[in-house]
Amino acid sequence: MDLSMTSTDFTAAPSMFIPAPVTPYQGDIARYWDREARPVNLRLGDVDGLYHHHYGIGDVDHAALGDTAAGDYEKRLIAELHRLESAQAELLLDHLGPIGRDDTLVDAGCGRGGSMVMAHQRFGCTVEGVTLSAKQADFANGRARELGIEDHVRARVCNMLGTPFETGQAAASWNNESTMYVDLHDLFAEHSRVLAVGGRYVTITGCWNPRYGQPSKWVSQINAHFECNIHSRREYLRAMADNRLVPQAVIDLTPATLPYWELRATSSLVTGIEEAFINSYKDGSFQYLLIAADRV
Ligand SMILES: C[S@@+](CC[C@H](N)C(=O)[O-])C[C@H]1O[C@@H](n2cnc3c(N)ncnc32)[C@H](O)[C@@H]1O
Ligand SMILES: CC(C)=CCC/C(C)=C/COP(=O)(O)OP(=O)(O)O
Ligand SMILES: [Mg+2]
Repeated sequence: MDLSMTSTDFTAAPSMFIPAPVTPYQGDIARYWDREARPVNLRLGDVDGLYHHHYGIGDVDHAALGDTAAGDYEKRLIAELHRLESAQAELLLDHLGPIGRDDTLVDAGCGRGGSMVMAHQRFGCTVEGVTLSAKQADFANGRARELGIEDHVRARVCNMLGTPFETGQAAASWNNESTMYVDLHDLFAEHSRVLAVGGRYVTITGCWNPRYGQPSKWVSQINAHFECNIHSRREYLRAMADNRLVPQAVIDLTPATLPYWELRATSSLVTGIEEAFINSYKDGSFQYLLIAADRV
C-alpha cells in the first residue's frame, strides 16, 4: 500500500496546503483532534504555554498543593498536574541521547506542540512535528511564533506513516502517546527510514500486557473513548525488531503514572476516563511504557 500523500490529496487552507487523510479512519482522527478543546488540556497548558496531550509521571508534591480547603487549591492542582505532564516529556527527552544545535528531531503525532518546544529549548535544535489535525498544527505553529522560535519548531499536517522528511535526516524521533493510532510495522518502517543510522527512537505509550492475556474491558473502554487501538507490549518489540530498531531501555512507568491519575480523579477537570486508567494499571492489564531504541 502506498502510505504517502499524493499531490491530488492537497486542498487549499488558510496557512498551508493540507493533505487529505489517507484513510477514512485518519479522517475521523483528524476531526477528533480538530474539535478537541478539553479544559484538562487547555487549562493545564495555560499554566506556562506548553500544551500537552499526554499524561503525567512522578510523585505528587503535596506541599505545593497545600490545603484542599484553600481558595486557590484548584489553581495549584492544575499547576501540579501540568508539572507532572511536563516531567513526562522531560523523561522522553532524556532518552534522545546527545543532540546538537544542528540536529533535526521528528515528533510523530505532535499534538499542540508542547514536547517540540521543550526539545528546542533543551537542545537548541530544529524540531519537525506532524499531526493529522490542521487545528493542532496551526496552534503549535502559533505558539512557536509567539515564542520567536518558528525558524526551529514547525508542525505540519501530515500522516506520520508517510512523512516528507529525507531518508536519514533525523538524529532522533519520537512518539509521545501517538502510536495507538497506527499500524506499528508501518510506523517503525517510517521512523527507520527517517532516522540516521545510530539515531535514537523513543516512545512513551500505553500498551496492553500480554501477561494479562487479551485487552481487558478497561483497555477496550480507553480505545472507545479515544477512537484508538492500543497495541500489546509484544507487538512493540516485534515491530521494532523487524525495522532495525534495537531497544536500549524499556521502562515500566506504570507505578510512576498512578499518582497523576489518582490526583486527576479528584479534580474538577475529570473527563470520565480516569477510572479505566486507574483500574487497568492496577489489575495489570495495561502498562505505561517508555521504550528507547537505537536505529542500527
Ligand atoms: C494523544 S495526542 C499526543 C500529542 C503529543 N504527542 C503530545 O504528547 O502532546 C495524539 C496525536 O497523534 C496524532 N496522530 C494520530 N494519528 C496520526 C497519523 N497517522 N499521522 C500523524 N499524526 C497522527 C494526532 O493528530 C494527535 O496529534
Ligand atoms: C496512554 C494512552 C492509551 C493514550 C491515548 C492517547 C491519548 C488520547 C493521550 C492523551 O491525550 P489528551 O491529553 O488529549 O487526553 P485527556 O483529555 O484525557 O487529558
Ligand atoms: Mg491531557
